[in-house]
Amino acid sequence: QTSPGRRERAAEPCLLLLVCLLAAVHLGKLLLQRRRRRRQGERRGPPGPFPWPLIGNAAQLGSAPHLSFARLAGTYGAVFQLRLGRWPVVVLNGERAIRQALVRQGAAFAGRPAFPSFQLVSGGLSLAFGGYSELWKLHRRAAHATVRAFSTGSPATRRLLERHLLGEARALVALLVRGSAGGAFLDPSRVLLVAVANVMSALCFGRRYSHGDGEFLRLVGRNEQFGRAVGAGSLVDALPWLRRFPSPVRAAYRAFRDLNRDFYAFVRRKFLQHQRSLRPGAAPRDMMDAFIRLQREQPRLQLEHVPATVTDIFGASQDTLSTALQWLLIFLIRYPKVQAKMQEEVDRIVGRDRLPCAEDQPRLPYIMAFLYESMRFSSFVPVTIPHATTTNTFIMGYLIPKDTVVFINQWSVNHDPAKWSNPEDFDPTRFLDENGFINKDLTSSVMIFSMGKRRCIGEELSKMQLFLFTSILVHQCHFTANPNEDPKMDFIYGLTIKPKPFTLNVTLRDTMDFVYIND
Ligand code: HEM
Repeated sequence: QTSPGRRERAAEPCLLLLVCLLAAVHLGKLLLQRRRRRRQGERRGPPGPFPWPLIGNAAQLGSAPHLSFARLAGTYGAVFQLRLGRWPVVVLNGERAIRQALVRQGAAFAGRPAFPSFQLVSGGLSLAFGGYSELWKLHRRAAHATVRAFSTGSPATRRLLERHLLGEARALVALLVRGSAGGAFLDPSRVLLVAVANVMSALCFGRRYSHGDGEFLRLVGRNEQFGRAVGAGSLVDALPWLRRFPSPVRAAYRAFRDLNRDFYAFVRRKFLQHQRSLRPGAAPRDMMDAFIRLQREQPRLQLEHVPATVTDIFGASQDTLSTALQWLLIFLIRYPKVQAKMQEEVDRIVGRDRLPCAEDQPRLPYIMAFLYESMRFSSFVPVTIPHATTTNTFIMGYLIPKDTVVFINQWSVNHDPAKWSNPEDFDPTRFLDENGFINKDLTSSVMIFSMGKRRCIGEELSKMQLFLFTSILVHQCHFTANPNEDPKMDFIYGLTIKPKPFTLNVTLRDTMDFVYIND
């Protein structure tokens, strides 16, 4: 038996040890916290303007967010942060920061924000607006393979694209020339939109629509509203509480919701028709058939992924391609000497007995230089679809937490004076070397299709279409500006920058009748 005094004396060293242990753990925790704080101090978040309560920096973006971003980059550097409502946003400017994020840390920057509006696109299964995951990667690979197969994939599918495009170019020239009869000036925006929507409709569903089809026009003519709702300066997701009151934000949100519902329903009807009529073993008639086949081989993709993907492809192509064509016409009429040089090149290489075709592309460097300069100068998709970080990460020494919204300012790359001499001059020859060949290093520096894991899957298809439309149009027509219009180039903004509405006069270059164009 031990006395209580002896027991207490025996417990003393144990108690001391426990106290020391607790003190050491506490000290360790403090040191760790201090080290973490110090590390976060060194790797703090990027600088940026003061965010106001409730709205953050929403009021500072204005109607041309890419220009506001470029201005703010002048003060805070290529990487800076903002707050839009409750969303923390990091803006990346210039090729170095953008490449570091989208290419070197591709997976970390490949997410999309959990914006409520993104859920409304393509029945909630959108590839373009969906988050980054293993299933998403499979979805993207399948969609990309389908698009490639129907654009530059094989000589047979390329011919199919050319045939559809030729039919549309022919109708387009006829409408432009008819609208210009008697020296009249016409607004080309609607006919351009129907022309590109028809090429994509033929590729996606195997049919085209007449330029007078009211239902088709109502469907495709609303795409601008789409861009306005998901563009970088949109308040629809930044300040969702504004949707509770009658306001322009509420109207934009409702228009966006309705247009997505109608667009998806249109494509879904086509999907059901295709599903019923697709014969086993027969060659796919169009992208819808090809994707139905792919889905059957790939059970991890749901059946609803088929109409969702075709909705994405059909939707993503219209506003972008028709805006591109508007810019190409603007540059042709604003720079008549450039137009004359393009006509001289196409006449010399292709001749007047046939139309230009895809195979002529490598031998028409001035026309290609014109296309790249038009994309660079207009930067008509100035900011990509918003990205989001999928993990805590760093960029140029700054800490970017998971789920931060990321805006990519493509315009800043295309107008960087360190990269381009006189970036505010329109000069196609900047893309030609001393022998008149295309400088591929420079053309790949133009950023309009983004880069990395979210790079546009329609890039090749778009470049092919823009080349064919442009070369056929300058081969067949002469374009002149309306002298009564202000020649200043002015813009309206959404996801794409459009030129201010303009009118032009179009005449056929040959005295030959228009039936000259034949396939
Ligand atoms: C000149 C025409 C076009 C331009 C300038 C363009 C540009 C872009 C840009 C900037 C993005 C966003 C990339 C990002 O978030 O980082 C994008 C995404 C996308 N584009 Fe295009 N696009 C064009 C035409 C097309 C066409 C014709 C298609 C259809 C085949 C298409 C399908 C898509 C899809 C599906 C995405 C989503 C990609 C993803 O989230 O992974 N685009 N495009």
